[in-house]
Order: sequence, then structure tokens, then C-alpha cells
Amino acid sequence: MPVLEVSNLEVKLSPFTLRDISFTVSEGEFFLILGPSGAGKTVLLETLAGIHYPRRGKILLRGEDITFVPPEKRPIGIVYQDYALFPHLTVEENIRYALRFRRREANLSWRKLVDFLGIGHLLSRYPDTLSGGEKQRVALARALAASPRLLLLDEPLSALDPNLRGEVGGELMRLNRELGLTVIMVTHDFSEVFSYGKRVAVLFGGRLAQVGTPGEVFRKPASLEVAKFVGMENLIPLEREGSSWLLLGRRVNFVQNFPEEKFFAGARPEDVRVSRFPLPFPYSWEGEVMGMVNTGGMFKVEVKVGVIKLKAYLTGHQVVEEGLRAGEKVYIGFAAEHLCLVKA
Ligand SMILES: Nc1ncnc2c1ncn2[C@@H]1O[C@H](COP(=O)(O)OP(=O)(O)OP(=O)(O)O)[C@@H](O)[C@H]1O
Repeated sequence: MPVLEVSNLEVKLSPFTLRDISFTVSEGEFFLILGPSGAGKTVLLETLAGIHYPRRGKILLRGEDITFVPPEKRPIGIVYQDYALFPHLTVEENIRYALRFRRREANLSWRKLVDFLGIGHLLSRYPDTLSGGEKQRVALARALAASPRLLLLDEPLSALDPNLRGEVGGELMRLNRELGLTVIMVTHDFSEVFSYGKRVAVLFGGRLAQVGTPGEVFRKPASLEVAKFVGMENLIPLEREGSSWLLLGRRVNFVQNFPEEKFFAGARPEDVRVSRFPLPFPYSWEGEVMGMVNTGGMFKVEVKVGVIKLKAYLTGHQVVEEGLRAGEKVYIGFAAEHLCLVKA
């Protein structure tokens, strides 16, 4: 049985509405919610936590209907982006405050909780004397002290510096793995999707646009808006020729069953190759290098093919090896397995 089953949820917070939200999360899963700013990610988390009640739909936690159960009676912990610690309470008092709501046997003793998060030396301090990473750990301890069955995290890593981000992220994985705790985490960061999530839900304008593995969402986006959002920078309209579909003059076989639809061919720039020599791919063209930008580690190379600009990410090594320069005639292309079809 899934830990969480959300069906047909509708939440209205004038003027914003979260609509038709249905998904399930399994026991022990690390589930991510991704979407542009204002998509409703926080509203969704807050609805799961009981801060907003839906107009329609149901939330089941281990089969029990908790749709209208007040927040303090739900075995769900939430950690906010700004940690929301009580400034007038010490770290210890902040954490103990959460114990008031504990209904179940603790899955971590006080000592273990404090050791697990390495915050023993901070117990008598006040929140405004703590660093971002320390505050984050205290907020986690407070959420875990109530022994939640489900932990909700709203962009927990976004306020941390890059080194700390990896460290705290590792701790979240450890919580998930070692305590078997089910986690739902909101993020903006694509690298976090691949590092932490087994499945990811993409929210757009209050609706779920796609739920799938990171590989599915990033390589087989369900719509044009998801494709653009997840960085599928090459999106080329297919052209009809008799009973065939053409991608910049190359025949694409597997869309014949949808004669009336309008399609885009998508390819991620990191799957696209550029070379001064012909490429062994069914989708490859001759073009001219328009420009190259160092994006910090990778070079984004733009190649003009007819009126279309294709983009590829290459390493500095590849750029040097191929002797790429603006104005150079090159071949650009990608393997058949890297082509995805996106409905317009
Ligand atoms: N309590 C509220 N009352 C009315 N509108 C709200 C309330 N909370 C959020 N909203 C609105 O709902 C929409 C979604 O907000 P939400 O905070 O869920 O977005 P988000 O996807 O988490 O964005 P971000 O990535 O910027 O944090 C926004 O337009 C916001 O202004």
C-alpha cells in the first residue's frame, strides 16, 4: 500500500488554484516536486501538511483519510525553506516543542536524534546565532522529533552554500535510507532531481504536468512546456511530407500513427555531438558554428542548420580536439535513441 495517496485534489487560494492533483508515494520513497516559481509547490506541500484544506479530493496516509485532519494531528513533518524556528526559544526548546504533538513511539530517541544530526553542541544556543546549515539541521530535528511517517521539505538546500548543500543533502539521503523515512522534497535544482529523487512530479500553473522517474521527465517530457522547463533546448517542429514526417529533411519513422498531431522533435544539448567529420547518426546535418559560450565546465555550441539553430554541450577538451571556431563548417547530430517526440 502506498504511504500517501492523493486523488483529484483541488485547493483554491484566491486567485490561485491547485487542480486535479493525483499521485501516490510509496513507503521509503524520496519523491521530488519540481516546477517554476509560483507553480504551487509550496501550496501542495502545505495542503499535505494540513495548512490548507482542499475544496475537492482526498489525501490518504497509509489508507487513512486525513484530508481534514488538523496539522498537529497529522503524523507529517514539514521543514520550510526559511526553517521557521522560534527565535525566542533555544535549539533544545525548539526541538522539544515538537514533542508536544508526538502521538507515536519515537523512531529516534532524543539522544540518537541529536547525535544523528550532530547538533549536541548547539542545544543551548538561540536560532539567530546559528549558521544556515546549523539552522537547517535544527529544523530537521524539530520535524523528526514528532516521529513523522512522512517528511515534507520545501527547498531545504536552496539557502545553503554549494559545499554545505552536498553535505546536508547527503544527510537527507541518510535519513531516508537509514530510518526508512518517506520524503517529499520541493526543489528548483535539476541536479538535486538526479541526485536524490527516484520519482519526480512536475507542477505547472497549479496542475501536475508529469510524474515519472528523472530520466523520463528529462528525456521524455510529456509536453512542450515540460520539455522547455527541463532544458530540452533543441525543439524542432516536424514537417509533413506525404505519409512521412521529416526532421530537417531526415525521415522520422515512428510518428506515422498520429497523422493529425503536430509534433516537435526534442534532443537534449548534452546528447548532441558536433564534429568536423560526418557523424554516424540517422539525425545529422551539416551546419555552421555560430558561437560558443563557456557555461562553467561545459561549452554551449550553437550550430546553424538552414534557418534552425541547434545547441550542443561539449567539454573544453572536445572543443579543442575538434578545433571548433565560429564560422567553421561542421556536422551536428544525435543518435536515434536521443530523439524524443513532444506534442505541440
Ligand atoms: N495563503 C495564500 N493565499 C493566497 N495565495 C497564495 C497563498 N499562498 C500562496 N499563494 C499563491 O499561490 C501561488 C503558488 O504559490 P507557491 O508558494 O505554492 O509557489 P511555488 O511553486 O512554491 O513557488 P516558489 O518556487 O517561488 O516557491 C502563488 O501565486 C502565490 O502567490
